[in-house]
Amino acid sequence: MTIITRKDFPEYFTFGVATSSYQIEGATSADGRGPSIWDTFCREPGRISDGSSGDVACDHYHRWEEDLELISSLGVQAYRFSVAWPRVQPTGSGDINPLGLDFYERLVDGMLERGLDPYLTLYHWDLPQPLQDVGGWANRDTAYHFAEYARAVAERLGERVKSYATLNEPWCSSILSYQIGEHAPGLRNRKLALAAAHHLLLGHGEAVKVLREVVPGAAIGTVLNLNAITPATSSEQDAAAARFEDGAFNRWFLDPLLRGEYPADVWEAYGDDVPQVQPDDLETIRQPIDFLGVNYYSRSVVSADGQQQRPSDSSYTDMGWEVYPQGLSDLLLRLKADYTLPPIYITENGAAYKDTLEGSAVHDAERVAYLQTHLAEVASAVRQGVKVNGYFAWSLMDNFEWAHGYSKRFGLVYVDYGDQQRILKDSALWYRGLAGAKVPEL
Ligand SMILES: CO[C@H](O)c1c[n+]2c([nH]1)[C@H](O)[C@@H](O)[C@H](O)[C@H]2CO
Repeated sequence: MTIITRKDFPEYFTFGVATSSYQIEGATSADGRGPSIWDTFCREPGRISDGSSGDVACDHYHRWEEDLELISSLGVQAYRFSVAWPRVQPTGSGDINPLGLDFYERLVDGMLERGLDPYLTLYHWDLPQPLQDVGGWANRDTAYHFAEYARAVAERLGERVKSYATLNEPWCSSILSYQIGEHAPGLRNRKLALAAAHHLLLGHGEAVKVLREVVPGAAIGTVLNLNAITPATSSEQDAAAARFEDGAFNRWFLDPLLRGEYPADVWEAYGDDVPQVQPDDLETIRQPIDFLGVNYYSRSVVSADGQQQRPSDSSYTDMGWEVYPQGLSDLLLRLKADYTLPPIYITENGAAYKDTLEGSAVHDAERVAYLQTHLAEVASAVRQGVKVNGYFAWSLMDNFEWAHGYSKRFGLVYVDYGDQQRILKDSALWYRGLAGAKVPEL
C-alpha cells in the first residue's frame, strides 16, 4: 500500500470531515423545530433495523461547542455540515423560526473562531413533514419552497459560509426514497420517484439563482453520489446492463446538471414514468455551479440478470460494500473525460467497520487502510489532471446511519451513546497526521 503524505496533494487542497443534521443533532423538538419525514419514518415499525431514531443521536444540538473543538483538534481546514430545514422553517413554507437560524449562526461563528471553513449543505434529507403531507418532492411546489428556505438561510448566514451545497445525493432523496422505499418517506412508485428527482433538480436550480443573488461571493454547488460501474463479464448483455445502470444512477443526474438534458436512452426506457418537464426547467437546472461534490464509497459490478456481484478477491465493509479504491480514480477520470466540470470536492468517502472500544482506544486498522488507499487514488487523479480541491471524510463521528440506526459506525471518532463520550479512533489520529500536516515548502 502506497504511503501518502501531505506532499501528494496540492497546496490549496482542503481536508475536512462531514456530518448531517438529522444524523447527529438530536433535539428534534427543541426551540421550535418541526417534524421531518425522518421523524415520521423512524416511528413506522420495521423501518429502522434497531428501532431507533434521531431523537437524541449524538446530542450535537447541545454539544456543538465540544464537537467544534473535536473537529479543530483533527487539524482539518473545513467542516461539512447540513442545516435542518424543519429547524429553520418548521412547516417547510411560510414562517421562519429565528431560534433555528440562531443555532446555525452560533455554529458557523464557532467554526470561524476556530479557523474552520464552513461547508454548508442545505438539504441532507430531513424534509419538513407538512411538505410530504402534500406530496413532498413529487410535488413541484416543493422545489420553490426549497428556494425560499435557501434564501432564509443565506440571508442570515451570508458569506460567512464559504461554500453552499444545495442538495446531498438527489438519487437517494428520490429513487431510494420514493421508488425503492428504503429511506423516508418509504414509497415504492417509480413515477413518483422520477417526479421527485426532477423537482429536486429544479429546486437545486431555483436555489442557485437565489444564492447567486444573496451570497454572490460564496461558492455554490451540489453533491451527487456516484459509482464506478463495471460489467460482471465481457458479455454484451452485461455491458448493456452496466451502461443502463450508469445511465439510471449517474447520468440521470449528471446530464441535467452539466448538460441541461436527460440521457435519452434511459428516458426512453422509462416510458410513461418520465417526469413532467416544463419548457424552462432544464435551463434552470443547468445553472453554472462553482463545484461538484462527489460522494464515493464503492463500485457497482453489474450483470444482466440484475444480481449484485461480490468479487471473491475483494474485502467488504460492515455495510457489505466492496472496498474498491481504484473505482474512485476511475470515476474521477471518467467525469473529466465525459463532462465539462467545475472543480470537484470528494464530499464523502469512508467506511463502516465493527469498532471495538478497548479502554479509551479503537484500533480501526481497516478504516485507516480504507482512507489511505482511497486518498491515494484521489492523489493519482489529481496528478492525471482532475481538478479535485478537497476531501471530506465520512464521518466526523459515529452517528444515526439511516435505516441501519446506530448499528453501523462510520466515524473517525467513536461515540459511546450511553454517555455521549467522544473517543478518537486510530483513524482520527492517522487523518490528523495527514490533514493537519504543514503544507511542505514547494
Ligand atoms: C451508497 O453510498 C452513498 O453514496 C452514501 C453513503 N452515505 C451517504 N450516501 C449519506 O450522504 C450519509 O448521510 C450516509 O451516512 C453515508 C454512509 O452510508
